[in-house]
Amino acid sequence: MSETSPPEKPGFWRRLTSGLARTATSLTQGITDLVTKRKLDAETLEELEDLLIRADLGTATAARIVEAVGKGRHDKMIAPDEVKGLIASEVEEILGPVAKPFVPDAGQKPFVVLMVGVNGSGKTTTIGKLAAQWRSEGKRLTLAAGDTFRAAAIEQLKVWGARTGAHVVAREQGADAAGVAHDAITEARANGSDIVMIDTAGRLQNRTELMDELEKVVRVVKKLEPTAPHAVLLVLDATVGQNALNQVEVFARTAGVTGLVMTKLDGTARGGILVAIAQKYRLPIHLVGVGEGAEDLQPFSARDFSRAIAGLD
Ligand SMILES: Nc1nc2c(ncn2[C@@H]2O[C@H](COP(=O)(O)OP(=O)(O)OP(=O)(O)O)[C@@H](O)[C@H]2O)c(=O)[nH]1
Repeated sequence: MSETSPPEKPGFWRRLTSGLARTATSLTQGITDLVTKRKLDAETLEELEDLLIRADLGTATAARIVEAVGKGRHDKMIAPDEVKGLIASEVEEILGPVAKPFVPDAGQKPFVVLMVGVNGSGKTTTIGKLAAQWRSEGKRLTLAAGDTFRAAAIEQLKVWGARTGAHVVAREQGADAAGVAHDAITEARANGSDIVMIDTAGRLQNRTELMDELEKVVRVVKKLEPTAPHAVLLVLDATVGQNALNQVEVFARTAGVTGLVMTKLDGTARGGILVAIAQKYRLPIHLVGVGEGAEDLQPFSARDFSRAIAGLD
């Protein structure tokens, strides 16, 4: 994919298209095989619908695309590129209303961001990437190592702090996460931080415990600053496919999620799940991760994503 992109395209577009290449290829190859030699009869449309569902786009989105493709073309031939164009435009219509840049409100000082998501979804890495981007804009940051369940998560956050020049508040493994969040906000006020990002543990195995811990963090944060947390970002790993829908359900209910970040779109053929989530939950989608480097976390663009997933350049 990336090698066919025109050289004048910006770097993030290349990263997005190459990141989404696996999703796009599995979808568009199937489409080409399907429509090249066959008319758009009911059977072909049904197979197209199956392909779209298998690409994790969701049944509602698949039905919508099939309707757009079939409209006025029954028993006619259609070029694969035309199908791709229709997929891109239907997907863009779903994603357009939920694509929202993540811009901390400078009027809130510090602007408090709570990061939630299951283990390994990429929370800590996303905090690090955001820290790198905001530090390069000259913002002052405090990071709270609230994933006290795993020593490695605390260490990882310290590494990002050292790398980016963000202040890190951490305690030992097993410490009270709400206590870490409390200290972080207090220290952020003292050191004049613009933004506080609070990492959290994401043990979905025990939902009650997770809920209690998150609620306690929020309660303690609110005691210090009633308007906080100003944002609750749910970090989702695209490679888990349909399971991501379940995660949105649980975290939206327990943590008052205000927006989504989807990571690891580069390592999966299941990037379509983002469309299913947008279709079902209509939560703002702020950022997408297409690699492990700081520059691989990109603001979510409905148009770029829709074209990339449909294999258009
Ligand atoms: N390929 C790829 N890897 C990513 C991306 N985002 C995060 N990762 C990797 O995913 C792994 C897990 O990320 P973490 O940030 O440790 O996940 P976490 O949610 O903090 O996990 P816990 O600390 O266990 O709660 C790491 O190896 C990251 O480098 C992405 O967009 N693309």
